[in-house]
Amino acid sequence: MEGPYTLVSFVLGGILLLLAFLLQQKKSHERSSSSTTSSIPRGYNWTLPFFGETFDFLKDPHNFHLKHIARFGETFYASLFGENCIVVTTPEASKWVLQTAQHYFRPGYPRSVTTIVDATESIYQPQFHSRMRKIVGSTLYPEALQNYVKYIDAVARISLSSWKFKKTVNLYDEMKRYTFFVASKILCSLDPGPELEEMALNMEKVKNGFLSLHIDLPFTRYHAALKARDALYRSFKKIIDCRRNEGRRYNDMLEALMLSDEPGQKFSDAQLQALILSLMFAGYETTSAQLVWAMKRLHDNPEILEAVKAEHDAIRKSKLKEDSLNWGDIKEMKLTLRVIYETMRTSHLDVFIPREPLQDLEYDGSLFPRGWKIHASISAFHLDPKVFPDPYKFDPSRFENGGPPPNTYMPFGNGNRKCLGSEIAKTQMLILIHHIVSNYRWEAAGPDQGIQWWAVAIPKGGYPIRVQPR
Ligand code: HEM
Repeated sequence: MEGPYTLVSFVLGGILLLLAFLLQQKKSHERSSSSTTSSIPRGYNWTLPFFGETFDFLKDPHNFHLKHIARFGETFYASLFGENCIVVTTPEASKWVLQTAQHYFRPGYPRSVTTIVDATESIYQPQFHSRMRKIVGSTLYPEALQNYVKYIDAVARISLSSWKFKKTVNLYDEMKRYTFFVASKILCSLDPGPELEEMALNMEKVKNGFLSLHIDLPFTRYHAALKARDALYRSFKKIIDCRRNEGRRYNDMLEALMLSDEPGQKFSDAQLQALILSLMFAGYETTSAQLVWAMKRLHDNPEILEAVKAEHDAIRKSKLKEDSLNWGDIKEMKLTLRVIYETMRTSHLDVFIPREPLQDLEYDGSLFPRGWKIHASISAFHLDPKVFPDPYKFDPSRFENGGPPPNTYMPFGNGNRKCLGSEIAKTQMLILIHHIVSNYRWEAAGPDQGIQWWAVAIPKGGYPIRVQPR
């Protein structure tokens, strides 16, 4: 007799808990809005407990934004990743959040990201952040980049060399290997090999955990990400310890971070590990996804592809096959750079940039309560016809003559946290595109199946292509 009663009490208890949660969710919404003349932007008041609208969002974030804009306006409320979020979708509001009022915000990455990276509490502190920016920026400014061109050229050649023997490749997988190898070299002077392959696998698991719900159970992506993070941190610790003991010079980003130790301001090992992971991730996933989109856009726009090929053929004309590219060649790739800019506008990649207000803030009649998440959805205005006419048309000429008006195009963010790797990302993309268009023809190996959204947006299935030497 005990079984059914236990079940009934369990179900009833669950329903009561659910009602209490929903009531509390609605109340917290009302409470925050009543204390000031501005109010919480409109959105659905009643959503699933904990999960909120996360599943709907992850299915298609761009469409999620479009539907909410149509129903609630350009600034709206959404319950995502177990948190209360306000989404802003215009260039003006995004600029206000990311730049004008930047000192009233801290990064607002979902809890899954902050708990996986760990040590984020310390790396969020303004003092720590500006030191990190100064040091990392000093290794990535354009003059410093010139030294990396030869290396990136070599990695691009190695990465593409196996294509001669393959009929089909999965472009996303190939691009991830390429960008991971480049990031690992620039950060920690690591060369391709079994250890790096293992790290790449763990990085993939970490990435998969980033946009998951933070439920630490053996079968969840979040749990797998934590384990992979631990393995990566063990590898980083080995590298750090080794460097402390051997006293050799490396001239890379990790060295700059370790040598910058000022008295009383030394980065702890935990902070260094968190920084390496964040920097590796920042430079790897984003760039590889953009490269996949660039190759798809070129394939789908044959006239532009022909013009791009001509640009690269002209560069190769004065070179032997084995000659590496140099900085002067990179500067000649003007059309290809516009293709990259237009790819970044249309690729939906940065679905949102997250922030958290440090105090209650008001913007244009909207209340941004302290501790909530504010998402600046840059892909929403990159694809808004009011900002970019005929927004779904792939048209690199938008970037001629100075390009779009200021603060309407922000693929690398804006304000005091703007991407530090924008120049190296563009250089990596230009070099890889150079070697592909100079040496290969390609076509999609299957029908276009739309977009796959997980951490970043890519063509579904990772864009498998059939390749042929040119
Ligand atoms: C196409 C490729 C890339 C895109 C679209 C991209 C985009 C972005 C965006 C939107 C931000 C701002 C995040 C925020 O405001 O919270 C950012 C920050 C950052 N990115 Fe990139 N990124 C790319 C490649 C890279 C590369 C190759 C690196 C190299 C290490 C890098 C390093 C960083 C760093 C260090 C930050 C943090 C800056 C800070 O917190 O002050 N990124 N990136």
